[in-house]
Amino acid sequence: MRAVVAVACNLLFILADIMVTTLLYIRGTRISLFMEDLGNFDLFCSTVDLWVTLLVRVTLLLGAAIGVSRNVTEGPRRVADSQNLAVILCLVVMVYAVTKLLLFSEHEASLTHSPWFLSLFSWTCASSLGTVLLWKLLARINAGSEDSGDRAPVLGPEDCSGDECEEEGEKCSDKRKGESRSTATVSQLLAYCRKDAGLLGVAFLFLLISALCEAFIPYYTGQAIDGIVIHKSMADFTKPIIYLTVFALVSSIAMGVRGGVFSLTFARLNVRLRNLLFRSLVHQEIGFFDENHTGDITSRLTSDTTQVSDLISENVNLFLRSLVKGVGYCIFMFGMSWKLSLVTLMGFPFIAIVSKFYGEYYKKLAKEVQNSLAQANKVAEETISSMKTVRSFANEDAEADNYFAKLQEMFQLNKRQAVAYACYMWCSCISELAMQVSILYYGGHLVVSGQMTGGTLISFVIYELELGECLEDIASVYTGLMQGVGAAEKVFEFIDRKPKLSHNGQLAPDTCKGLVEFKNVTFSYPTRPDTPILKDVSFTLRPGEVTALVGPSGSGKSSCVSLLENFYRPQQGEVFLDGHPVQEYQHSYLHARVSLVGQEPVLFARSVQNNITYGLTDCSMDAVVQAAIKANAHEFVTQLPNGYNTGVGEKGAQLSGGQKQRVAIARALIRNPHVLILDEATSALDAESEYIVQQALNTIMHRHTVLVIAHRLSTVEKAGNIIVIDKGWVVEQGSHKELMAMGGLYSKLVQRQVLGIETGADVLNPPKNSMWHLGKSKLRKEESSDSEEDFRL
Ligand SMILES: Nc1ncnc2c1ncn2[C@@H]1O[C@H](COP(=O)(O)OP(=O)(O)OP(=O)(O)O)[C@@H](O)[C@H]1O
Repeated sequence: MRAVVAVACNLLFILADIMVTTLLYIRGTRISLFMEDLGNFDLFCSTVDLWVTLLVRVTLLLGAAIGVSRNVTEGPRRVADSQNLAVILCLVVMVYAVTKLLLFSEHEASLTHSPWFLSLFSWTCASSLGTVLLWKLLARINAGSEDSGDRAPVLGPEDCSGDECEEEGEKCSDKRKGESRSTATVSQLLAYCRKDAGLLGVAFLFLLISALCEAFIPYYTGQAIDGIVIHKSMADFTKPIIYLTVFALVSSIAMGVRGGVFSLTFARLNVRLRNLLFRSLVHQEIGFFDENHTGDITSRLTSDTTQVSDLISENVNLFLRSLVKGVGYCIFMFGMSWKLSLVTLMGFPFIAIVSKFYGEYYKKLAKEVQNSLAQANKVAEETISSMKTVRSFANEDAEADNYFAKLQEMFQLNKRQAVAYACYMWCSCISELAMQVSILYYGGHLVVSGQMTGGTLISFVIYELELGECLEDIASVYTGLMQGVGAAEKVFEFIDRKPKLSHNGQLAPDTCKGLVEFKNVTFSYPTRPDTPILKDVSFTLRPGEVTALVGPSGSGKSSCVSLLENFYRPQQGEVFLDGHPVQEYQHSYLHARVSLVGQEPVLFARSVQNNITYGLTDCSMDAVVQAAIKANAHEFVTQLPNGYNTGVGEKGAQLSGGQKQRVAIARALIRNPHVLILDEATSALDAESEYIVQQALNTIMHRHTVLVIAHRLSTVEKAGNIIVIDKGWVVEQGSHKELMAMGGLYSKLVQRQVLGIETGADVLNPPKNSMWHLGKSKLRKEESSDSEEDFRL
C-alpha cells in the first residue's frame, strides 16, 4: 500500500466520521443540542459524551496520518509499535458506548423509540472498529510499493541503507515472518489431522451434545429455585429437577466419549509426526548431522513431538468445548436479559487482550526453554554416551557442573515464565471479579425494578460463572496452543527440510567394473566452507589393483572416502565410478557396489548376525558364516553366549575393538563389493588376527578395486599404487620403490618410522604427523614369527 493512498483513506474516513457522528448526534438539524447538553448534561439521556468519543478516534487517526506523511521511513513502524494502544483505546470507546446504551435504556423504556440514539451508538461501535482497521493499514505501508523519489522507502530490510534502518526492518520482517509462520504451522497441523477427519467429526458431535446438555443445566437450576421460592409448588420444582438430571447424565456420557476419541486422534497424530520426522531425518545429507547436534535432533523427536500432540490435543479439546459451551451460554443469557448479558460481555475484549499479550510472550519463552533444554540434553547425552572417557579423565564432577550450569540457564527462563504466569493470573482474576461485582450489582437492580425474577438472576449468575470459566479456558488455551505451535514449528522445520544433497540418482547398470576416478576435486566441509580440505585432487583406482592413500594425519584421506561414498559433494571437479559421477547412481546401487570399513566401525545394538546382514534382505545364514570366516570373526562369534544371535550392546560396546572391526569387515565382505574401502580397517587387530584377515582380503582384492588407508607401512608398501596426500594436495604417486627412490614426503615418512623402531625413543614421543605406529606394528610383526612376505595386501 502506498503511503499517500493510505493517508488519503485515513483523511476521508476522519471526515466521514465527523460528519456522520455530528449529524446523528444533532438528529439531522438540531445544532442547538450541543449547547443544551453542555449546559444541562445528564448521563442518562444526553448523548454529547458519545459525540466526544469522536475526538478520540479523530485524534488517533489524524496523529497517525500526520506521523506517516511527515516521516515515511519511520512513521509506519511507530504506528505499528503503538497498535496495541490504539486497539485498547478503541475498545474503551466501544465499552463506553455499551454502558451508555444501558444507561439510556434506564431512561427510555423502549429503545426502538430512539432511532437517532441507536444509530449513534451503532456508528460509534462501527467507526471504532474502522479506526483499528485504518491504523493497521497505516502500519502496513511497505517499502516495495513506495516510489523511489525523494522519500526513503520503509520497512523492507533489503531497501534500507543505514544500520539502524536495517535492524528495524529486520525486526519488522521477522515479526511478520513469525506471524505468517504460526499461521502456516497451524494450517500444516490441520492438514496432518485431515486423515483423522472422521474421528474428529465423531469427537466434535459428542462435544456438541455434551456442551448443549451442559448449557441447559443452569437454566433448569433457576427454574427449580423459582419453583420453590416463587411458585412454592412441588410439581414446579420436580419437573426442572428431572430435566436437569437427564441433561447432566447425557452430558457426562457424551463428554467421556468425546475425551476418548480426541485422545485417540492425537495419539495417531503423535505417531504420524514422529514417523515423518524420523524419515525426514534419516534422509538428510551427512553435512546436516555435522551441523546439528544429536541431542538437539533427538529432543525434537522425543519431547517436541510429544509436546505438539499433548498440548494440541489438550487445548483443541478444551478450546472447542469452551467455545461451544460459551456460545450456548450466551444464547441463554441474552434470552434471560440482554442488558445483563451486555454487562457480562463488556469485560471479554480486555481478557482477550491480556491473553494475547501473555500468549505471545509465553510462546517466545517456551521456545527459549525448549532450546535450553536441548542444550542441557546435549551435555547429558554426550557425557553418558562417553562415560568411559569421562571416568578415565576423572571428569565426572566437571561434567555434572556443566550440566547443572545448563539447567540453571533453563531455570532462569522458568522464573520468567513463572512471573509472566503470575501477572497473567492476577489480571484475569481481577477482570473476572470486576465482572461478577458488576453483574450482581446491575442484576440486583433489575430484580428490584421488576425486570427479572430472582431465580433467573441465579441462573444468570451460574451462566456467568460458567462463561467466565469458558473464557478463562479459551484464554489459557491460546497460550497452550501457542506453546504447541512453537514446538510444532520446530518439528516441521525438520520434517519439511529438503536434504541439500539428494539421493535421486537413477543409474543402475547391470555390470560394474569398479573404475574410480577423482578428477580435479576441490572440497571443503559444509560446516567450514572457507577451509579447503582437498585441492585439485586427481587420481584413479583401477579394478583389480590395490591403491593406498597415505599422508600425515588430517591431510584429507578420509575426506576422499566420504566423497567416494557420496556423503558430500565436491565444490569443484567430480568423483566418477565407471565414468559416471557417483551421485548419478541409485543410492542403494552405489552402496551395494562400494563398501566401506571405517576407522571406527559402528555396530548397532543388535545381534552379530543382524549387524553382518545390516541393510540386506534375504541373506542366508551360510553367507553370514562365510563372511565371518573371511573376516576371521567366526571363531570368536561361535564362542559368544548365543553365537550369531548374541547382542553386541550399544555401538558394539560388548565387543573388543578388534572384534568390532572383524564384524565390520564381515559386514562389508558379505556384499561382495566391487570397490572395497578399508580406512584403517585393521588398526585395532592384533598381529595374528590382522594376518588372517589380511589373507582373506588378499583373495578378494585381486578381483576388486581396493582403496586402503593405513598408517602401517606393511599394509601400504605392497600396494600397486600409492598416493601421497599432504594438506589436501596429491604430492606424490607411484609404487613403494618409485616413491622411495623419489626421496620425497613418502620416503621421509618411511624413514621416520624406521628411525622410530631403531631408536625406540620416537615410539614413546612420536613426532607430530609421523606414522610412528607403523613401525610399532611392523616391529610387532617381526617379533611374531610371520615374515613380511607372508603379510601382503
Ligand atoms: N565433518 C567434518 N567437518 C568439518 N571438518 C572436518 C570434518 N571431518 C574432517 N574434517 C577436517 O578435514 C581435515 C581432513 O580430515 P580427514 O579425516 O580427511 O583426514 P585424514 O587424512 O583421514 O586424517 P587421519 O589420518 O587422522 O584419519 C581435518 O583437518 C579435519 O579437521
